[in-house]
Amino acid sequence: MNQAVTIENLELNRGNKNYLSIPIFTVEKGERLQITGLNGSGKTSLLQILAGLLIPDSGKIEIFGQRIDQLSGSEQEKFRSGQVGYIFQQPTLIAYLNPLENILLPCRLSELRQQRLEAHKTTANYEAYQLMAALKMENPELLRQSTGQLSIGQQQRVAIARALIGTPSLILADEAASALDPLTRQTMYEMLLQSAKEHEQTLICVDHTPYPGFDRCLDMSKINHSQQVAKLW
Ligand SMILES: Nc1ncnc2c1ncn2[C@@H]1O[C@H](COP(=O)(O)OP(=O)(O)OP(=O)(O)O)[C@@H](O)[C@H]1O
Repeated sequence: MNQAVTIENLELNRGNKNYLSIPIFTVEKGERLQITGLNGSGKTSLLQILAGLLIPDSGKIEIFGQRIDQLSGSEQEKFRSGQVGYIFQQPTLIAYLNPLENILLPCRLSELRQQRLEAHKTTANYEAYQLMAALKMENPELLRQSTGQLSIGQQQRVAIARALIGTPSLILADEAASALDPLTRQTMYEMLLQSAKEHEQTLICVDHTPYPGFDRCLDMSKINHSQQVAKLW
């Protein structure tokens, strides 16, 4: 089984409008895929469906051989916290936890992430500082101050480390660089691409501006049939 993601006959409607219609969409294990596309073309909706954060009206969604559309709410949460690192467009950190506690949170929630840290002979604390150093925020004081005192770009770097800690098998990044300066954007992409290559993680990144080095770059209109129909009009 070489497929990380298989979607068949997926439909997402809101009211009487169809927003996603995906007959078939596959991503291979370890593939690094970039998705571009117009505003409103369904990129965020697709990533949220893959993470189990949004339930479509119909369709088969298989991730690493598991039908996530057939899991209960708690099973989906367990799957997500163990297997999926999700980077939102906005930092979405927990304000009452400091930056370090935010980064460590997925390891507290998922045994699988803890086991991977043990397998890599490291600890959650050590990996948190390593990730932040790679994201050029190595000053330990920054990680212990109040989260609200960080700039939005600094908070986003914390959110990126939170998604990557414990080496999730699937990384989903939704316009993750939109709050980052150009140099940090480059640092983030090089880090994601390198991590995916080294650990055979599957990486799906949405961005309006393509970044070099991905295995495949797809426009959303190639994935979402309702976009092809929309284009005809
Ligand atoms: N909560 C919601 N209720 C109703 N419609 C929604 C909701 N969220 C998104 N939509 C609609 O679904 C469609 C797809 O939105 P989505 O956010 O997935 O697009 P996108 O390609 O990520 O857009 P962008 O590039 O602007 O981020 C849009 O037409 C949007 O208006």
